[in-house]
Amino acid sequence: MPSEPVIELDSVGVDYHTATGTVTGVHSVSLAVAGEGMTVLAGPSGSGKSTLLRVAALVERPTRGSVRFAGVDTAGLRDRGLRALRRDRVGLVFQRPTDNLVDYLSVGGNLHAAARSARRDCDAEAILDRLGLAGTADWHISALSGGQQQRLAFGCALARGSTVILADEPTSQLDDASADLVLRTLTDLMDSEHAILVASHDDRLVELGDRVVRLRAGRLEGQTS
Ligand SMILES: Nc1ncnc2c1ncn2[C@@H]1O[C@H](COP(=O)(O)OP(=O)(O)OP(=O)(O)O)[C@@H](O)[C@H]1O
Repeated sequence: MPSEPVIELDSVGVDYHTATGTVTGVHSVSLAVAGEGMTVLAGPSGSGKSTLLRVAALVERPTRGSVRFAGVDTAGLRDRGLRALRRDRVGLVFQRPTDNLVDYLSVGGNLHAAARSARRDCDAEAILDRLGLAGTADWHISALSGGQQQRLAFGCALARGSTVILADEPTSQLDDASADLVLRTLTDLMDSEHAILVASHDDRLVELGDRVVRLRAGRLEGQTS
């Protein structure tokens, strides 16, 4: 039986006000992110993937339309409520590995800091083991490859106890071998009880998705599942 959606975007539109006028990044997009498995937002550059990901991650409010997250209509939440929902449920991974990590903390220190930010404890060794990074807890993060750093970024989402993991182009800054590490981590997470939403134009990642939402010029072009 298909799982209940964890995020539902209904007729979402996003405008950006720039010095030269208003730019509409997303026109009117409706989509649902299933409560398990991986949904991929695919499309060429400028199609609105990152914008929709930020809206789905509760980082940005839409200009128009509604966002339901875990059954909650987020329009009714003040910024504080939105932050709490994000803290308790959302793990966000950006495209540049170093943007996801604290550079003066060790590998294990990053996991513990992530857990603390969600007011939790974590079993750092168990997470590192799961990520294929056993024995690196005391290492400085610069000792990890880009792919390993990106794996650790997903580990931070696990340390936070995030049930919804969103990633914006997580392989785009990596060479093929490092991207492979990230794809393997995503495959592992897809087999567990997480909802994953990834924005990407990496064909290998798109092929991995349980559902693919294709965007073009800020509009929904099609969906496969
Ligand atoms: N902060 C902003 N100010 C103005 N325009 C923006 C802003 N962010 C996004 N846009 C515009 O919104 C549209 C969608 O951008 P978005 O970054 O969401 O696309 P994308 O599919 O993620 O592209 P890419 O793959 O290049 O990251 C583009 O036309 C972009 O120029």
